[in-house]
Amino acid sequence: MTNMDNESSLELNLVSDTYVGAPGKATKQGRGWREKKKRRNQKRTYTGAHAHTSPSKWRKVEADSDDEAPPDLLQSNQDVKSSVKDSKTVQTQRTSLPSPKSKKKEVQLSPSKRKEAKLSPSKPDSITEHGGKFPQGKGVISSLFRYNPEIPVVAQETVQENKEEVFSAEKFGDLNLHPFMIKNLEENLMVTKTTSVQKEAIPVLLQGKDALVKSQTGSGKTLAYSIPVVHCLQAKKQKIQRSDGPYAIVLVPTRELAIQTHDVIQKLVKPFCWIVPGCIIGGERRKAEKARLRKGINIIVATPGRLVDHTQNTQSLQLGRVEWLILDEADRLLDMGFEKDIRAILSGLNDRRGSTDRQNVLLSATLSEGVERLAGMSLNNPVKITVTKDLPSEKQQTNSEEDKSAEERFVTPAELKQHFILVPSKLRLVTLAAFILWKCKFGSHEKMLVFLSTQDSVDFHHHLLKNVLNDEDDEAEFGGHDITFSRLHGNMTQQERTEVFQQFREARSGVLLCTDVAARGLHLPKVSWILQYNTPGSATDYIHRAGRTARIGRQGQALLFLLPSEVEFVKVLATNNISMEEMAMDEVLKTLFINSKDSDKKKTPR
Ligand SMILES: Nc1ncnc2c1ncn2[C@@H]1O[C@H](COP(=O)(O)OP(=O)(O)OP(=O)(O)O)[C@@H](O)[C@H]1O
Repeated sequence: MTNMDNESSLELNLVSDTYVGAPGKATKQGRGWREKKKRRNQKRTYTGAHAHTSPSKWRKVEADSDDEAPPDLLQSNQDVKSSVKDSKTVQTQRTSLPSPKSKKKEVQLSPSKRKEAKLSPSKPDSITEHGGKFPQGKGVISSLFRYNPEIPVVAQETVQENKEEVFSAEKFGDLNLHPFMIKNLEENLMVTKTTSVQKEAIPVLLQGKDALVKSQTGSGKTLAYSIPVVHCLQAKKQKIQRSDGPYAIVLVPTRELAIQTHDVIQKLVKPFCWIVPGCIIGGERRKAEKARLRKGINIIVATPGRLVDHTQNTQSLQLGRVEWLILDEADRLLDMGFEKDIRAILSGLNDRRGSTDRQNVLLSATLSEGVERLAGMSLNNPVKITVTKDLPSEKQQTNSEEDKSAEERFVTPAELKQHFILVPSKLRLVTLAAFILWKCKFGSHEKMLVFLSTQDSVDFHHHLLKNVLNDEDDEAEFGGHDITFSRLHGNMTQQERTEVFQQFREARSGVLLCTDVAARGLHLPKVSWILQYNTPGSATDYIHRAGRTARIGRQGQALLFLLPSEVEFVKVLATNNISMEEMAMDEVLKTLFINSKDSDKKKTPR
């Protein structure tokens, strides 16, 4: 199911990814459907719509699909393409009437058929609003727009949101750090003012205490622990040697986060070039990692599984000097089943040095029950650090039970605008396509992350959207520019993953389709939209996904796709203090009726 190299596999993926339950239905309906489809294709040929715009590759998909896929699926696949095209055709009518050629297209959407389409039960004329005149006549309406379930009206509740101030008034210069550290922060990392969590955490860690740190996504937690680590290591009376091996271990749940964290630490040690950081992650060649460990790494940034592997099989890795253990994205480390590996690392460290002779830090934007357990296992009398706005400051560093509620609160960045959209399953794909066209092709060229539930789904949507939305013929006719689509999931080679991650990090625009492998910790600058095409498993997952935008005080927006049957999830989020506005599906679909060459942006919903 992961092989997406040819078009027939595209069909195959459609079958299993989109409508898992369909095959049975297909067998029953099989022949009747083929007949119907034949008639439908004939109709389309008469209208001339596809003859005008369908590229040959799409026709091939249609042809393949006749033999392979169940009816609903084929229709869905075909309809995405045809609805995008039909809608563009509508635009052509507006701009080129009354040429004979366009007259042929005019029969695409007759008013009577449009009524049937029920694109919006409340606004039956919404197509006309954007499509211009539609002369009377025969027409074919994509069945996508017919017989969809009513979209429930969602009563908007008032939600008491928790907010954290991102920045504090304090500067790094006020924190008693080495002058070279401050200069480096200002000149190379371009940071002067501390964030609230940095202001709280850095002094605590410089005092040698353990800490449990919770603060919102994109609030600078990486520097909050890595500055004290580097500061303490550079301050050692006896200058540390590379050959000493690790003094600090940072454990993170994903390889991309390890690479990103390693990059930050590498910048931090620039003035202290005798301190050597290194990245140990799965997917890299073990031999090369062994060689680097043999040479010596003072700050190891690692994923737990691979580090355990080296502790057992790489003799040169000695843990006797480890003074720091950092568990970043602690709850995710547990979710991903790393508890056993973390226990193994902890017991390895305790055997060599005892548990009190080491500073331990646990960090996350959300803390779960499991994290409490992990904290009990790894932290000694920790200071709990939260920076939620409405807490009195004296309560922000405490070990008391009262503070528990503060730790458990969900906080989203103040600059994050959150939306949900209710879309029936038949219209999900076309709505996604319309949204991407709107934001990335015809509107401003935004940078967007789309979260999907499985690796196969990422592959499928990547293949489909890349081909359908970047059609050269369409671009010549309707304008717009190529959208760069990339994909990221755990079943890609490490080399591919790293390349995609680095490229997307640098990119100014584009769409990254990904699984939750990109949900935690990653800082991808300039991302302005986060789409969640499938409901996240929990409010926690929602927060981390949405937190890939609106970072460090910047603006960002998140959109959650929900089926009408999933509308209760809005309430679940509301009970977790997450407030969202509804975005109307019609508003997104209208994008398909706007021709970029008109640059009629006023009509594009904002
Ligand atoms: N004091 C600061 N001033 C300006 N930018 C900062 C500051 N501290 C960190 N940053 C930048 O903010 C971005 C986000 O930081 P970071 O990735 O550490 O956030 P985080 O809190 O770990 O987020 P998440 O919970 O999603 O992992 C980084 O690009 C970092 O360089």
